[in-house]
Amino acid sequence: MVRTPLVAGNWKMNFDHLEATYFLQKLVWLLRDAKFDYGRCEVALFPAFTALRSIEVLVEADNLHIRYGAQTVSVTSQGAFTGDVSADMLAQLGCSYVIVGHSERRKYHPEDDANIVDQVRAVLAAGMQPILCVGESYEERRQGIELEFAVGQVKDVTRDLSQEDVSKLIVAYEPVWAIGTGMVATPQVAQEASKAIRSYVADTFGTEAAQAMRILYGGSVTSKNAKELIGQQDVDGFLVGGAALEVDEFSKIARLTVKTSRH
Ligand SMILES: O=C(CO)COP(=O)(O)O
Repeated sequence: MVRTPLVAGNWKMNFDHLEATYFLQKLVWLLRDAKFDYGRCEVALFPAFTALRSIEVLVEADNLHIRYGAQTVSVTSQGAFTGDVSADMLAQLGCSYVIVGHSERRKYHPEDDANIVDQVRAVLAAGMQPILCVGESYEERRQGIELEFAVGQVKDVTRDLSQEDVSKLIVAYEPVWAIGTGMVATPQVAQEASKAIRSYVADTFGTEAAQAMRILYGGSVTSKNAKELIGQQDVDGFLVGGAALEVDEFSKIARLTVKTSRH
């Protein structure tokens, strides 16, 4: 099964629409200079809601191969929900993906499993792909229950989904202790967790769904560690935070992902 790797830049609450536009232009120049083959690695950006329209305009005007998406979504489709943005609104802006259940959303907002399942459903119903974030904290790792925990999060969210839905899901394994700390997971740790997630999906939804599913690693990814991580069999790309704010660094990670991937 060929899985096209995905390098996704989660900008979190950084970059206004002007900074986002500038970044995108520079990224495209850098990748063009490097003769980047978008067929061998997808590149996606996740700006704040306020920058999505500017990104869409630029991508359409210049027919760019960069994909983009949002960092969260409302579980409802419309109505009196002040401050929320619906999945249809995001799809209208040309979003391909939506990040769902990021640990920062789980921590700072009341996003529990039930809410996350509804977000996944909303994203799928609007024709986009959810990137479901899972991963243990330092405490669970210390207790030695990290795999159980991360697989358990996948289990809780996919429980009521169909096989077809699950095959459209992208999972990002992002151990909380590795996010923004500089403490990247070793390639072995990333592989072990990704493999455990894929095995669970294979056992529950069948080999085809499991083989189609892209599993990204996130947590202190840089151009220094990307090469070894992508060399792991079950790691299909990255969800990059801090290093996605530096355009040279982010383009380097994308280039390394193409060169060293087995796909
Ligand atoms: O949370 C992350 C991506 O969603 C990872 O952030 P860092 O790359 O800054 O560790």
